Amino acid sequence: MGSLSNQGVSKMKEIVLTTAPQNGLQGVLNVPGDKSISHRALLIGAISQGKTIINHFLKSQDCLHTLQALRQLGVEISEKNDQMIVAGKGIDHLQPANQPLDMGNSGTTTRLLLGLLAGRTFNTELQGDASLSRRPMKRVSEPLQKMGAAIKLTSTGTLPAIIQGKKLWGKRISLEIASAQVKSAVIFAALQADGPTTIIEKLPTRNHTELMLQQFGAEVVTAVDQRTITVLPHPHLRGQLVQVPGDPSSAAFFMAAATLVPNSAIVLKNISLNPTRIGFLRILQKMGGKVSVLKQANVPETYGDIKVESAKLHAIELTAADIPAVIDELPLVALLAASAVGTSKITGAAELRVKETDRIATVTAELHKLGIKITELPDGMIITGSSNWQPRAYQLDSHGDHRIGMMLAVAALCVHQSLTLQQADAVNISYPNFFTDLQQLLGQSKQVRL
Ligand SMILES: O=C(O)C1=C[C@@H](OP(=O)(O)O)[C@@H](O)[C@H](O)C1
Ligand SMILES: C=C(OP(=O)(O)O)C(=O)O
Repeated sequence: MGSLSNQGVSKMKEIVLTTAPQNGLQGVLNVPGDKSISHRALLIGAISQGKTIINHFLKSQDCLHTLQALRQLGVEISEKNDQMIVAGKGIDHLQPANQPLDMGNSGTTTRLLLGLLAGRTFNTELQGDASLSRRPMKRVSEPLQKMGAAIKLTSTGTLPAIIQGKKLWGKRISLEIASAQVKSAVIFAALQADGPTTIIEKLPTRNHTELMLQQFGAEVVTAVDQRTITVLPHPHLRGQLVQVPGDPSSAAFFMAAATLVPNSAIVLKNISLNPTRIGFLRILQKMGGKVSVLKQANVPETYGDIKVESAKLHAIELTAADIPAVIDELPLVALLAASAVGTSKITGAAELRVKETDRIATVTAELHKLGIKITELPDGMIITGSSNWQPRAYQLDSHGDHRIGMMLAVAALCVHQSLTLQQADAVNISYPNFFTDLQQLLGQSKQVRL
C-alpha cells in the first residue's frame, strides 16, 4: 500500500519460535497504537472539517485498509514525521469510489463503513478476503435497514456488500449482540439521520466512537446505565489532534508472557486503560497475576503504564457479562488458564466463533497440540491447568488469525521442545513488529526502545 506499507513479518510463512527462554522478560516497551482508536481517528477525521493529526497511529494491515478505502472515497491522507494527517472536508465531500473498496481482513473497517456510507448519496461496494467474507454482516445491515438503509449482502448475509446511499431516519434501536462494531455503525448512520437516534446495547462495549465523536464536537450522550446512547444528527465536526494510546489487546501478549516466564519484570508504556478495554488486566489480577498501574492520565481516553512480574496463577470462571471487555484477549485467557492451578471455565463467548477464525476451535486445536487439557463448549472452553505440558505436535498454526499466532508465540515460551509457527505473517494484521518487540523483552536484541 504505497509508502505507508510496513515491513513486519513480510510473506513469512513459517518461523521457529523461541522456547523456554533462560532468563525472564525484562525492560520497557512502547506498544503500538490502539487498533480500534486508529480506525476511528481516520474515519472521524475524514468526515470532519479541517486537519486531524493522529499521533501513534497503528500502521498495521487492518488500519491501512481503512486508510486506503478513505482515499478511494476522495479523502486526502498524508504521513509526516510519524504523524498521520487527514485533510477533512466534512461528510458531504466524500466521493463515490470508482471501484469496490477492499476491506482485507478487517471486520472493524467493514462494519463502521457500512454505517458511514449508508447515508451518502452514492452507492459503494465492499469486498473482503476469504476469512472476512465468511463473517456475519446482517447484524449490521438489519439495524441500519430499520433506519432506512439499503444494503445488499450475499444470501448467507456476508460480503460482498452493496450499499445504496439513502436518506436515514433517527430511531430507537435495540441491539441483539454485544458488539462495538455494530453500535459504531449505527452511530455513524445516526450522524446522518433526520432526527435523534437512541441505541440500547445488550451489554456495554468499547466506547471509543462515542468518546472521539464528543472530542470532535458531536452530541453523543451515554446514560448512567452505560448501555443507552443518544446521538444527535448533523453535528459540526472539527478536525482534532488525536493521541492514540498503546493497544491493550497487543500489550496483553507481553502481560501474559511476563506472567508465565519466571524471573520477568516489564513495564508497558502508555497503554489504554479505558474501562471498556481492561478486562484482561482485571482477569490477570483475579487469577493471582502481579500487575500494577504505575501512572495514569485521562485526555480524553484514559491511559497509563503497566508493570507486570512473573506469578503463579489460579483458575477462573468467566460468564457473558465479563466477555466484551476481554473479547480479543480470550485466547490468552485460555493460555493463562492452561498453566494455572485448577480448572477454568469460559462461557457466554459464542462471538469467538465469528472472528477472523472460529477462535474456540482454533484455540482448542492448537493448545491441544501442546498437551493442554482443553474442551470446547458451544460458547466457550473448559481448561485444566498444568505446570508441565507434554506436547504431541511441534508444528503450530495461526490459521491465518493474528491473535492466535501471537498467543502461540507466548505459549511456546513455556515449552522445552522446538516448535514452529505456520502462517506467522498473520501478525501483520494488528502488530507487524510483534516478533521484534518480543525478542527485545527476551533480551536477545539491543534495540529496546525506552
Ligand atoms: O469496534 C472495534 O474496534 C472492535 C470491536 C470488537 O468486535 P465486535 O464488535 O464484533 O465485538 C473487537 O473484537 C474488534 O477487534 C474491534
Ligand atoms: C476481531 C478482530 O478484528 P476485526 O473484527 O476488526 O477483524 C481482532 O482484531 O481480534
